[in-house]
Amino acid sequence: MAHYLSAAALVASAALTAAAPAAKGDFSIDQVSKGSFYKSGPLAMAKTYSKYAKHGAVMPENVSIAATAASTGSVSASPESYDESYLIPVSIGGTTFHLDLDTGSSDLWVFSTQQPASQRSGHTAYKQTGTKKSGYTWNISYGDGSGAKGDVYVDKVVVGGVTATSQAVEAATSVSSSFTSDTDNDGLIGAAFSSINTVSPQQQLTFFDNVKNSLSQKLFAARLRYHTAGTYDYGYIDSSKYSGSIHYVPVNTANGFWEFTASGVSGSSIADTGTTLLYIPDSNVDAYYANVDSASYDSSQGGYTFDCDESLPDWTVTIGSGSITVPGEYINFAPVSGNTCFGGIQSSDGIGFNIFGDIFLKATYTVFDQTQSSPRLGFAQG
Ligand SMILES: O=C(c1ccc(-c2ccco2)nc1O)N(Cc1ccccn1)C1CC1
Repeated sequence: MAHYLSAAALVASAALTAAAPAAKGDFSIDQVSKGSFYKSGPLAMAKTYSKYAKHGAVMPENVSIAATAASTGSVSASPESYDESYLIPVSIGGTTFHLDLDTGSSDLWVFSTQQPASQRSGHTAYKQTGTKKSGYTWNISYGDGSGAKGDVYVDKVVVGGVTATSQAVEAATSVSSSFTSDTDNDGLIGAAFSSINTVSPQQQLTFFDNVKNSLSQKLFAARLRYHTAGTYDYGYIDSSKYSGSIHYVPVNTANGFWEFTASGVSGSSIADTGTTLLYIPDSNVDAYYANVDSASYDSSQGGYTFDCDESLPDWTVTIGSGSITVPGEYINFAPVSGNTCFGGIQSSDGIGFNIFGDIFLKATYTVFDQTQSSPRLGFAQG
């Protein structure tokens, strides 16, 4: 496959400008670079090979690949009501879908015209613009009891200006009722590890896995926000979106999740943009709500509730060498009835691991980083 340098990459060149002679009769030339400069050695080498191609110079493939322009991008992440989930615009075969970017799963699936019209009413539905992967199917079940299934196409997918030319697009033939009723949401774009993609007979790559080699840096970063739009950045870190430093911790990929260890929170934890709340062990939950006078566990609601007017304490956690504070305000998730509100911190007992979902992530700038030999997570205060 031929690797082509972008025109921009080849435009960069140094121009020499002669300076005025020092004095009548004397003559000197100051060589001044006219502002352009090579950002990388490979780019400089590629330019030289291109310059001398007419003399027979042949550019080695490794130089061409290394010099190929690397991309970055950023996309808005808009909250649904009560920050239930955050949706991003994604172009698939030229149609824009609003998808839930989910670092807790690894399937990119969309509503499709293959579903009964009643099941997809109010949603943007995929009309098979791509090439069908004959015989391929998918079927996923989520921890909240929801699920979806269907067949598979290959199509062009663009997120924040970053393009995957041949992305597996999983078209639904059936989805569970909670997806049908959430008419803002046209599907999910998974960003956990491709090892848990559900496509059969051959697993498919996530969007990030498909584009990461073309990014300036193999990473994406989540800046979800409280009751307002945030962003996902691809290929770069935006230092204007956090304070202090980013503190990194190793990730265990054995279960396919962005799994890490948080101090003072027993068991494994995962960073999951697709989960609304913050799920931690009973002992941590009980300790937190002990400071909320009106709080109690309400089995009918399935979690801790409290008076909506009560001011809540912040929650601070140490992760690696850094600490993150979630403002108490963020932990008042939503009213459940009258003036009773549901807590954003709930128990992870029974799940099998802790889930650092949106209640936590919206207080941070979180970097999902594959720039090193093994993946890592970076957390900074948002
Ligand atoms: O909903 C999921 C979830 C996501 C993907 C998959 C899966 C199976 C096969 C491929 O992906 N299975 C899940 O269950 N949560 C959040 C969760 C789990 C349990 C209770 C509540 N919330 C995964 C990220 C942790």
